[in-house]
Amino acid sequence: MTTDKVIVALDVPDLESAIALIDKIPQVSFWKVGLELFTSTGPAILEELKSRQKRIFLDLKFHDIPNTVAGACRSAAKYGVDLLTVHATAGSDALKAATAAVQTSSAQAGTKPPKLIAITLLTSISSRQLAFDLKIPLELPEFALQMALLAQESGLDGAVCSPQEVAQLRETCGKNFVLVCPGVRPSWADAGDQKRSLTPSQAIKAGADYLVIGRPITAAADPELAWHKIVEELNTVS
Ligand SMILES: O=C(O)c1cc(=O)[nH]c(=O)n1[C@@H]1O[C@H](COP(=O)(O)O)[C@@H](O)[C@H]1O
Repeated sequence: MTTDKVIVALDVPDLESAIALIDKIPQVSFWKVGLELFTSTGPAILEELKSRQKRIFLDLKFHDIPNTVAGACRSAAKYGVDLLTVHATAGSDALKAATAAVQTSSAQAGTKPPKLIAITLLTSISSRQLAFDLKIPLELPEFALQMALLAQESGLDGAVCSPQEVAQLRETCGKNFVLVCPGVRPSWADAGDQKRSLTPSQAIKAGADYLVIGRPITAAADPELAWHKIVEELNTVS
C-alpha cells in the first residue's frame, strides 16, 4: 500500500497554521487545499506546497452556471495542481465546459492538466436528508451512481464519493475512472459531521484510488502518530 493514496485535508484558517501542520507530518506527500484555506491565503499555499514537491488536490467544489464554472476552471488549471473539483449537480453543460476549460487553460499555461473530478453527493448528507431536505426521489446509492455517470459522460476524469458507494461506482465506471473517498474514519476517530463512513482499509478494499482524511489526523493530539496508525492499518490491505 502506498501512502500516496492518502490525501490529508489542510482544513486550517491561515498560511501559518498550514505550514505548521505540513512540517509536523513531513511524510505526507499529497495535501488537499479546500475552501477555508484557499479563501484565506489564495495561491500562496499552492506555491508553498510546490516548493516542497507535494502533490495538491485543489478542492474548490465549483458549482455555478456553465460560463462561470468554465472561467473558474480556467483560472484554477493555471496553478498546475493534480486534482480539481466541481459539483456534478452543476449539470452536463457546466461539466463539459469545465473539462474543455481545464484542457485549453493548461495547454496555454504549459502546465499538466489537473484531473477534474465531480462531487456526487457530499458525504455529510444522509439518506434521510437526501429524501426529506433535498427532495430527491432516488435511493442514495442510485443518486451517487447517476451523478458519477453524468460526470463520466461529460468527460471528467473521476468522482468524489463516500466509501459506502465506491464499490458500486468502481464496478460501473471502470478501473480508469478516478475515485476519491472522503468521509473516511479509522475505528478510533470521531465521525463528526460525516454520515457515510468506512475505515481506511475498508475504503481501499472497496475500490477507492485515494482517501481524503482530515480531522482524524489534523485534529489529533499527535498528528504524526495518527498518520502512522492509518498507514499501519493500510499496510494490512494486500
Ligand atoms: O471534496 C471533498 O474532498 C469532500 C467531499 C465530500 O463529499 N465530503 C468531504 O468531506 N470532502 C472533504 O473531505 C475533507 C474531510 O475532512 P474530515 O471529515 O475532517 O476527514 C474535508 O476537507 C471536506 O471538505
